[in-house]
Amino acid sequence: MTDLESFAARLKTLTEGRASTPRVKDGVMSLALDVGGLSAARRDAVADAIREGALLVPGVQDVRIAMTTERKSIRIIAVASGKGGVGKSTLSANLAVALKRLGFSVGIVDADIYGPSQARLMNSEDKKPQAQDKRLIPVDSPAGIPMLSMAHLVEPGKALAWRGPMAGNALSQLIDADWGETEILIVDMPPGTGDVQLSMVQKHKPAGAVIVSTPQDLALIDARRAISLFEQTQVPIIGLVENMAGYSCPHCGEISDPFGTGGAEAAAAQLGMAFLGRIPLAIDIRLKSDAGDPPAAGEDASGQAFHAVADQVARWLRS
Ligand SMILES: Nc1ncnc2c1ncn2[C@@H]1O[C@H](COP(=O)(O)OP(=O)(O)OP(=O)(O)O)[C@@H](O)[C@H]1O
Repeated sequence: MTDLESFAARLKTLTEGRASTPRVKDGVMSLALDVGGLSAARRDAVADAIREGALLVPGVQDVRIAMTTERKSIRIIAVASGKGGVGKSTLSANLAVALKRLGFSVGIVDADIYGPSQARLMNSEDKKPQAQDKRLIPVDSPAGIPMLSMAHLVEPGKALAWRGPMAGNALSQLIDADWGETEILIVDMPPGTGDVQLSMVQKHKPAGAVIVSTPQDLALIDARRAISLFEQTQVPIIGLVENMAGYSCPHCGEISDPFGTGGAEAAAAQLGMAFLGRIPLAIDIRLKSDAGDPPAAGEDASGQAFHAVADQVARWLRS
């Protein structure tokens, strides 16, 4: 191996495969470095290490590093439930906020064409997306998360009359928008397991799915249907989240379990999937969500349970 070849081999480890093969001409080494997703400090540290190593290669007097941000393909996480009203949209919004805090670049698509709620949850109801080269440009939200929902595109209630294929096309436009540097797209799925859900999963191939259920037996039976939709389409299930578990009385502090307890964890174990955590039924969660201020964005106790779920999802994403 020449000195240049051995430097090129070392470069792979040094940059985790982000550098092109180095070329040397007239004493100048040139290479391209993909810095997409790196912090400024990490980018500078990698570039310094490359320079230092390159100048040790005989004949190299100067180093030119062209920094690029190669677009990584976006990973979709579908958040789904077998039935409506179990808190799927609430979990999607807070999961996005919590993953962003963990350093991921996250976006949200509200795929609930018939009853979109993300614009309210993320306080972006007054935003209207622009289009460029026939692709939508996501709107920003106060939590710093780019997002798209039918609520940004149509008058409230208008989408209700759409038939399956029309709804499916509209959803594809949201998912195929210009998401820029976004790495993780949280897709808040419509409740249930109908045609729109199936064609979304087949067409956009989520990297994984998070299933939300309340602890009631009936909700869990429905959750199993959602799980089977993903299994049939070979989408890995990241795990199950139990929402609205254990109610803490704001007056006396006593914990009661209006929908039972432990059902989702037992169901996850039975189905051989990860249990991602339990979100309590808390007035604070509802009030903040309705006010467009996702609990996970603050430091209050109501956000903690969402952070615990996000930690597990982050571990799955990194594994
Ligand atoms: N853990 C919780 N504690 C208190 N209220 C909650 C909790 N989770 C959700 N809610 C409230 O329950 C209602 C339904 O939640 P959400 O809209 O997230 O459900 P969903 O499953 O997305 O419903 P759908 O998709 O059928 O519209 C909302 O008012 C929300 O604020």
